[in-house]
Amino acid sequence: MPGMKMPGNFFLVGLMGAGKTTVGRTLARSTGKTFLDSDHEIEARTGVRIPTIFEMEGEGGFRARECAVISELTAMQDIVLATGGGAVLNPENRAALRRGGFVIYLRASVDDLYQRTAHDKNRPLLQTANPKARLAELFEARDPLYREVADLVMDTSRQTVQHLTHQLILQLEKTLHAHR
Ligand SMILES: Nc1ncnc2c1ncn2[C@@H]1O[C@H](COP(=O)(O)OP(=O)(O)OP(=O)(O)O)[C@@H](O)[C@H]1O
Ligand SMILES: O=C(O)C1=C[C@@H](O)[C@@H](O)[C@H](O)C1
Ligand SMILES: [Mg+2]
Repeated sequence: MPGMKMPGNFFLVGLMGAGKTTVGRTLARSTGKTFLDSDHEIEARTGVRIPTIFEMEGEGGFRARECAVISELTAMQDIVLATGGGAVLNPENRAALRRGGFVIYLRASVDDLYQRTAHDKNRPLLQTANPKARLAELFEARDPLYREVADLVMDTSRQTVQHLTHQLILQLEKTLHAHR
């Protein structure tokens, strides 16, 4: 549905591999909004990849940078923002997300998350002996937090990115229309 106009910001939350970056890009293209990604923004500002930030500053250092970026980006207008998988851990980030736009939780099974992240070395939290078990732990701990901030929950398992984007736009139209 190219060229269709919807008001406001859309923020995508969910675990690593949920498809926030991929779906966020296509959603932005379809709605004419600017696409931003908090992980990419942090990498652009520091000039290094995320694993290097974790190595040099620890997870705490990364989270502080993430909080500053989320605070800034959620105050922008007419954007689609893909957030880092752990952004919802910080209550300040959760408040900023709820305040600044319509929040979409992309949900996927642990099996799908594992398959989608298995060949990527750019996620420091999954560089363990058993990344699938780690994903299961993260799912357990974070699913309630994603739900807490979400205006809409989208199940992404066994769905192509194109189909998901289309479904998302239909859902958004319906929800935004109902709130008018
Ligand atoms: N619905 C889908 N079906 C199949 N593959 C998908 C789907 N969504 C995303 N993928 C693939 O999964 C991988 C991870 O997707 P993506 O990088 O968008 O996740 P993310 O939510 O942004 O993760 P992170 O929190 O680590 O940034 C990519 O290779 C992407 O092409
Ligand atoms: O789930 C997480 O905690 C993370 C997800 C990624 O998007 C990155 O923000 C980083 O690798 C941490
Ligand atoms: Mg991403």
